[in-house]
Amino acid sequence: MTQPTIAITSGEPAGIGPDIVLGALQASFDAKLVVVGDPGVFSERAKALGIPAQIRTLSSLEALPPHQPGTVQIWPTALGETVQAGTLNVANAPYVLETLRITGQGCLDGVFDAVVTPPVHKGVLCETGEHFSGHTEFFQHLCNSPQVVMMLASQAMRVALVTTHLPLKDIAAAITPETLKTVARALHQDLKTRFGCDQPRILVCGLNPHAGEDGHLGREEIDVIIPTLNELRSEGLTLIGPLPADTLFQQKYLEEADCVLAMYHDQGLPVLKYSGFGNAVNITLGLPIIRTSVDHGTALDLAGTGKASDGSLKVAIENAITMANNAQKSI
Ligand SMILES: NC(=O)c1ccc[n+]([C@@H]2O[C@H](COP(=O)([O-])OP(=O)(O)OC[C@H]3O[C@@H](n4cnc5c(N)ncnc54)[C@H](O)[C@@H]3O)[C@@H](O)[C@H]2O)c1
Ligand SMILES: N[C@H](C(=O)O)[C@H](O)COP(=O)(O)O
Repeated sequence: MTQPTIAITSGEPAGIGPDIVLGALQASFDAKLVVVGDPGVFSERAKALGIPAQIRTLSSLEALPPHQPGTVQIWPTALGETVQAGTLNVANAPYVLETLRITGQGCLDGVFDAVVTPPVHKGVLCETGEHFSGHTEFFQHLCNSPQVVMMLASQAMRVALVTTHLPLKDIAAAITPETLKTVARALHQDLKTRFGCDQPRILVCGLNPHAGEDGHLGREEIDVIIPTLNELRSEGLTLIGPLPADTLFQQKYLEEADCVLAMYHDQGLPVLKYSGFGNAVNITLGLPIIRTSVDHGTALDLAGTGKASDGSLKVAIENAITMANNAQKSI
């Protein structure tokens, strides 16, 4: 089997993206790794952090050597303005978006086998006038994918979301039978093909407190969720629930399931992050490409201090390598 080529974006350059890339690439990985970003950002940050990185600017993506610990191979992309660690600068937002376009398109074109994304700052990207709610939606648009699913995985659990980055006030209306069906089918399919679950068992959260308390605390379970889950069961999906989300995250339920399906971002992710912050991976399902990411944000307060953990990035790179190898085996 040939080693996969994994692209790693630079993330928000004023955040901890460069720090964790430099830290993580001190480790060994069984892959060819290409960082897409500005070489100057990485050499400056390596100097500030005292990391002995060998920065190598690439002029071609052909005949890449396997990753060597401590070496950072960079496919250069020009920054807007000089970076000050910890201070956002909208002039560098187009650079961040460009690294996503290059890597996403590179995966679609077969130049890269997967893309791993350190964190970006959604707010500063939106200041360019382009609405950016997340990598998940960015890659969905780039790949023209009808439905994507955000899934985070730690040692303890996998949590997928029906809705991604939506204001809370819009969530109930977004949970339609159609959305629930396409998300559940995409999750079922990817749990089988990408994660080796022969008959995936999915634990489904209700939307309302106590899963609606028989309609007294909200009707979405009765009107939408229960009938849709029954329809999906008749297609052969194994779905448990809807269960009240406050008590679903306990061992007796989790150990019988391959994944939790939460209705919205802050219903599922706080539990996962509480149990495994810094060591979990964010995986976008439903794309024609492989994309993984970290479980944390830009942590502007830690950029350039040496205090940021690179644990989640290492897990994200390992997962991307495993998924790329599995994809190669299935051809
Ligand atoms: N994958 C991504 O691109 C991604 C993921 C989450 C959040 N974000 C974005 O990041 C920005 C900042 O978000 P936030 O402040 O809510 O969350 P954050 O994760 O940046 O910070 C939350 C807290 O966790 C700490 N922290 C974060 N990462 C850490 C690490 N690797 N090691 C040690 N401590 C760490 C920070 O110091 C802070 O105290 C927002 O724009 C958000 O949208 C991006
Ligand atoms: N929802 C993610 C989290 O909380 O970790 C984060 O916002 C990143 O999302 P994207 O992968 O879509 O950027």
